[in-house]
Amino acid sequence: MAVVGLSGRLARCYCLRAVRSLPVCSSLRVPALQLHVSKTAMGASQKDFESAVNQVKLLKKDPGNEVKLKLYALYKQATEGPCNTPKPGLFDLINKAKWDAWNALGDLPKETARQNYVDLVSGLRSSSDSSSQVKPEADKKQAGYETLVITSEDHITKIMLNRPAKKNALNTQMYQEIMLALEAASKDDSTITVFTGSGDYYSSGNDLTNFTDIPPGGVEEKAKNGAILLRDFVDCFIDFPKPLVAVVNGPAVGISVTVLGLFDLVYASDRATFHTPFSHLGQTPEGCSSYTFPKIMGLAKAVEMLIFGKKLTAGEAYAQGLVTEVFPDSTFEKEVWTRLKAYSKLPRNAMRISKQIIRNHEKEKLHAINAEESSILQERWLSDECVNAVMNFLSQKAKL
Ligand SMILES: CCCCCCCCCC/C=C/CC(=O)SCCNC(=O)CCNC(=O)[C@H](O)C(C)(C)COP(=O)(O)OP(=O)(O)OC[C@H]1O[C@@H](n2cnc3c(N)ncnc32)[C@H](O)[C@@H]1OP(=O)(O)O
Repeated sequence: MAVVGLSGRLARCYCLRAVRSLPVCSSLRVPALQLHVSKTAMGASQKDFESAVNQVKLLKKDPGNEVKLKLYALYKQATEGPCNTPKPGLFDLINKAKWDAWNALGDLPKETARQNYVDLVSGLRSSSDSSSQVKPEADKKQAGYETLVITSEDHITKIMLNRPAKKNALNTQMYQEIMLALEAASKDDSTITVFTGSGDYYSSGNDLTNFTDIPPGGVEEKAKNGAILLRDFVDCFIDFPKPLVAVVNGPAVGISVTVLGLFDLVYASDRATFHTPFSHLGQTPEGCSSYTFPKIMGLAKAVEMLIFGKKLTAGEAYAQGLVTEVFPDSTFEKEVWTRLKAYSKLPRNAMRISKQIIRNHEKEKLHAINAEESSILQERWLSDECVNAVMNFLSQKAKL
């Protein structure tokens, strides 16, 4: 690969467009955990649990004795298992209340107790945060994001890509914000998480101006950082613990299509299209699509999309298993949200654990595939083929 000879031209191309304690009453205080066990297949990890134990100490509002007893009981069950101490005497009121609460959990498995503890703390945190912020009830939009609009309602966290004037192309800020949003959604009290786009597009994929703005380390450093960003971004989808839904409101291109293979439901308007023009751009598949697409639609159809860049209609994507269901555009939003609101009322833990059972077998493999795809792209981005394609788009000579 003629990296050295290319550098000057790459730099020119890439610069074509400048971018841009529980105040728990002491008798109920929960001791700090010393254990360090790795993530289990079921429910919250030990790390999530330890973090929840710490968060309890930081609650701004006293949650009341009933909740404190629940926390105590779940903590004991999660760390020691079923109640194993003699029942305190009748007049030892506090210790008897604690014992009763623990004993009432019976044979509840440790993992479930740990998960319930984490969920309870997460609920306490959000209600304590929202009451201390005194936000108007109608204002459900989360602050702090510039490229996304995030709302939480009806146990659904909705992440809306919000650069409609750029067809929701993913610039580096949007990649970063999506990672933060997924991290937050994985811990909030929603049952499902939904992605959608604002305006007429779902997303036009990677923002090609990401190829501009070369750092002092040159294009090689740019490509290296791009590969790290891509790998981290896709890893967040591989690891996302709750049901993840795509509401594909319009055309989808590139990486916004490939990661759909990592979603649990894909609902599409009949106006949506699915396009992965990697060869046209001198690039190669990402988002684990080199593995998920052949698995979902069979090798022949995956090759048509990923190598030859065949654009699928929503109906074709449905026939090939990439899309769960297609809705007429005129009733799309209404039908989809009615469906999702009903799903969001299903028990949170059951859905989360089912997802883990379904997806866990492949996680390690997907991480390895993601790493490989990202490292191949790191080289591709320095190739003549890719540079010319990006240059053509940026100089407005070519569109898809
Ligand atoms: C060294 C590299 C480091 C990079 C780090 C990246 C890390 C992750 C990379 C992951 C890789 C992913 C691969 C992909 O996603 S491949 C797909 C890339 N997408 C495209 O090629 C789409 C390009 N866009 C188009 O062809 C057309 O815009 C369109 C989507 C067909 C729509 O055409 P239409 O005529 O309807 O609309 P406009 O072209 O007028 O668009 C309106 C404005 O939006 C801007 N736009 C649209 N899409 C993109 C895009 N992907 N990147 C940048 N800008 C985009 C378009 O330029 C218009 O802007 P303007 O109004 O200012 O002119």
